[in-house]
Amino acid sequence: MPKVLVSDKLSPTAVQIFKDNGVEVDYLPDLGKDKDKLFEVIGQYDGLAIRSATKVTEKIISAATNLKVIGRAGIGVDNVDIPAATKKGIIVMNTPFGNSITTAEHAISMMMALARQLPEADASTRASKWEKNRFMGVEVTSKTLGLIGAGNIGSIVADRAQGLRMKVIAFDPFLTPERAQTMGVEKVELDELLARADFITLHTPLIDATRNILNAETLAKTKKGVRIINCARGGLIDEEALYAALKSGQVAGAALDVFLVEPAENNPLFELPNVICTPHLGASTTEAQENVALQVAEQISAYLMSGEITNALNFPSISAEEAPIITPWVKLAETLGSFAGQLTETAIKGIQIEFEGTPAGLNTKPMIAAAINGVLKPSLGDINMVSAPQIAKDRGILVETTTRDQQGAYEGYIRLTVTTERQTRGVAGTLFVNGKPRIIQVKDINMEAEVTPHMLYVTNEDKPGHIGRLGTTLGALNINIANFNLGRADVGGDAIALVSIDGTLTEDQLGQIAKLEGVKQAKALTF
Ligand SMILES: NC(=O)c1ccc[n+]([C@@H]2O[C@H](COP(=O)([O-])OP(=O)(O)OC[C@H]3O[C@@H](n4cnc5c(N)ncnc54)[C@H](O)[C@@H]3O)[C@@H](O)[C@H]2O)c1
Ligand SMILES: O=C(O)CC[C@@H](O)C(=O)O
Repeated sequence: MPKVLVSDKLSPTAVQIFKDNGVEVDYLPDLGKDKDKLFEVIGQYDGLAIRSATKVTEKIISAATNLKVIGRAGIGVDNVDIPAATKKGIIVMNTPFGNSITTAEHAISMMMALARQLPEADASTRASKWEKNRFMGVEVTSKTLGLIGAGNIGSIVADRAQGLRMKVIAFDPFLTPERAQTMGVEKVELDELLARADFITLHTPLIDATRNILNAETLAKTKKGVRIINCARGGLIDEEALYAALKSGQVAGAALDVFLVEPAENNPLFELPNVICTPHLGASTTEAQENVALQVAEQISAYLMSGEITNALNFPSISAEEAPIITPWVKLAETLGSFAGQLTETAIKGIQIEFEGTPAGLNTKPMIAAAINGVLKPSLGDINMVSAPQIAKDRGILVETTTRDQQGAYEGYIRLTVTTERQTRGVAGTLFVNGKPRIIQVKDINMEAEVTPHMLYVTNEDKPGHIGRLGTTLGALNINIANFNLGRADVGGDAIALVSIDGTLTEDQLGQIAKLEGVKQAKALTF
């Protein structure tokens, strides 16, 4: 039974869902904050469910010897070292929609609180000051709201702001004009947004292109008296520059849910009266936490129990409906890769994968990942479908793929060609009706070979007596032949024997076969 650790505070629904799905679960909501303890125990788990407190660093991942999946109950995954997880073959998933409405509502609440200075007014009233003249607010109606980032949350904020009769403009390089039109927002460049917006709200991920997107230079381009809301990520605003702009009055107010360093303590921005702060509460509603907990538990369980992949950030999704159709083709791709990989003895320069007919019409990404994994595993060992594409890229292996409609006798097949420093070797395969892989071509030589756990691959000159000698030698070695498949290029040319055997061959036994008259290469293959 797979075992999952929940190391942050998650709704109890998640725990129940894991149990209902047959997954053992340890709910230790404070463990994520104790990185030494997490390092100590992580090796026991197949899955890890987190929010933002658990930092899944490279060090934690190095100790995660059984971990297959990390599920983030939320959107931002900046607390997970995704490249390190990918290299280790660990799927990283998030729940991209579960808290969007809640976070958008928080951004709108922050905007309204800024417009009317609600926290300060509240504190003053409680202090019996009744400062009616001090708290002169601004209306939002007819004001311009500038969205930086118009994805899931940004688009909900736009919708709610339009309900408040605001004019919404958006800077998002990936926002298409059609989508902007559907959202009813005006797509603008950043400088124009800065110059026109009365309120600016940030809704981008924290990536190199967005880090400090509001800095001294960009803040200087804003409309004097602009109000800024950040419910996305701390690093999007240069906090020192914001401090100066708030002091000078260039920025009239800022409402911040997120900070460069979290938990935020003694942040200089806390001194300023025109700043409103919340402790990363954007996603904190009962509804959102129920949604993300439920989703993450379902997603992790589905992956561990059936291989279904949803919302993975480092692997293509495979839906529950797709999984049974695509899985045999993924297995075939891996088998072909493994076949070629086991025969490869020098550095691999390129892998070419052709999909014809049925597999060409499916989602080829998992098949590509499986094929690369198959090719590289014999030489690299510690690799899997998740890490293989990245490892191939890191090693400068060129992966090329083509898809085409059915042309030949097979309804569908995959051909994989591996180019090394010394040679190019192709192998093609299809599926039996029962979904089992079958090799149909090796090095342009046609054959029909079932793939079995132990196989002997022999290339030889097509001359009389070879099959007899090979059979006799295997018999003398006490190796039982389950199946004998032959193919040749031309009469008297290159020939291949693919022999299914019951059991393994030792190096010495393989050496005896390699020495037989006419044999060019003999290899033991395992699948
Ligand atoms: N405060 C919270 O508790 C909380 C809760 C949920 C999400 N978030 C954060 O909110 C942010 C937005 O989440 P989302 O679900 O809307 O993400 P999303 O991926 O749906 O949208 C992000 C948008 O940013 C745009 N973008 C990318 N690069 C950009 C750039 N250089 N300039 C401008 N726009 C750019 C993308 O095109 C996309 O439309 C994320 O950082 C997420 O982590 C915070
Ligand atoms: O889990 C949280 O409370 C915050 C989540 C939020 O930052 C997110 O990116 O989804």
